[in-house]
Amino acid sequence: MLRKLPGDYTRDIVSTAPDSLVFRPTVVKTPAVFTIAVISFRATVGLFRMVWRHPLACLAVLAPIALGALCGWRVALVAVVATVSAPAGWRLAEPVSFTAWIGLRLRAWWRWMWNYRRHWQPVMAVSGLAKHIGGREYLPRLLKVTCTPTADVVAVKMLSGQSVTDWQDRTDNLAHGFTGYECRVVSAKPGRVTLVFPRRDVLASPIPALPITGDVQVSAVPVGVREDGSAYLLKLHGTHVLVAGATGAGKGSWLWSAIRGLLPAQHAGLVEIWALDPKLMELSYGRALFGDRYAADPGACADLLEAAVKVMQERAGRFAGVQRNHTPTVDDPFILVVVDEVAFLTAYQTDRKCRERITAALATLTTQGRAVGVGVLAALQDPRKEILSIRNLFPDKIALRLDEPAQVDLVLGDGARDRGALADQISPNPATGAGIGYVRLEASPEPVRVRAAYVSDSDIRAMVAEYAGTGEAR
Ligand SMILES: Nc1ncnc2c1ncn2[C@@H]1O[C@H](COP(=O)(O)OP(=O)(O)OP(=O)(O)O)[C@@H](O)[C@H]1O
Repeated sequence: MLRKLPGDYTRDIVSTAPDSLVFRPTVVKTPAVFTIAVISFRATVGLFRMVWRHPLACLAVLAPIALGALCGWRVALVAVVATVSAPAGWRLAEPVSFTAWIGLRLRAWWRWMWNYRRHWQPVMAVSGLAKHIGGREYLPRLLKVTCTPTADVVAVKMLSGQSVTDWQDRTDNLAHGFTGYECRVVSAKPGRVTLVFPRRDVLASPIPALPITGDVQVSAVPVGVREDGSAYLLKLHGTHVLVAGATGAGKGSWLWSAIRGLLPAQHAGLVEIWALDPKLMELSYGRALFGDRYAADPGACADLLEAAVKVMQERAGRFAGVQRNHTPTVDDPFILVVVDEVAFLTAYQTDRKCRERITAALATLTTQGRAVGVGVLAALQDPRKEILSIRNLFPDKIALRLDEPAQVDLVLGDGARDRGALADQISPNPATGAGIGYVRLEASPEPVRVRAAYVSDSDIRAMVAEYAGTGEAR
């Protein structure tokens, strides 16, 4: 029995308006030849598109069939065995290059077909990213899937009129829909977005302190690892960095990794590290590295900050009209003022005069210091404005584990959490979460997930043994 077509039902509908107006919809029958022509055209275009997009996969299927038909099945079998064993041998002998050239491409093709293409329409429809207008469904276009060793990267053409925020609001739906544990939305070109689905978390286990290579690095130093497994270099010269995180979030590892990376440059006389340690816990362990540029009690901290302001102003006077940017030299080294728990000095300080001196000095350094080679790297537990009123004077910010979702945007700026900086979801277990943070740089609003290397007490002792005293004023 023939299945009823949509028109068969429509023809039988009789609509009656309240005022007894009766009408029957007209059903125009499309000749079968048109329907067949349209279907054949679509199939041909689809075939060409598949060959165009996946030439290797198509070749892998068609070549043995063609060979079998032309030269017999034995030849085809030998060719298939040879073709399969060559990559298998490559995989065994050179797994890294095999993964880079073949493995990741094959995986991307498989993920495109099996995960994203298959689930695209239902996920778009259910998450509300597809639109129904005039009975037609409009879907965002799945452009390309690429795989990195740790994540799937999906390029999408949005529907006209959609914004990146529409996608950022649905990261949860997308992650669950495509069976990922997280989805991050990155704005690409106009009209396009990139969805990043991490497959495994390379940051899940602690990273030991990075080796001190002896290379003199001032502007940016390696402090940890990004989630794609590459090294992360933190820019320190020419900026100020605020590291915010709840207690036990691993702020110390960021401070110590930065200090560790700068030690060769301090040894060469191109950097001075000034340390303010009001909690008397974190930096005191390696205080010999800082010589007399270390302060713990609030009065001494205020003096040290004002001394930094003095150096800054003296340089500003000298540089005025001569140079607009600072280049570290032995005479004018880059000065990094490291402050552990800045709130102790700005908010919890009971001596009002001292508090005002410190706030004024920090504000002066963070507004005028970077052009003359004075930077501030500060750690903070509570990111509220009343705790650190000059929070926005730090161009670069790092959010480690935070207690509440709202705190993420307080630290990283509006919209950072929607862009995927889920700092409130970082594990409170030190082994899996301490030191992990989202970095948002002045120059790029996309948060980058990084884990700082863990500089243990014995690492600090070794640093002191090798470098203490080498950065003293000459
Ligand atoms: N990068 C890291 N990798 C692995 N574990 C870490 C890392 N950083 C810190 N930890 C672990 O987490 C613990 C807490 O770290 P840390 O004291 O640096 O946190 P914090 O944010 O400075 O806390 P607080 O503000 O209370 O001083 C450390 O004792 C260590 O065991």
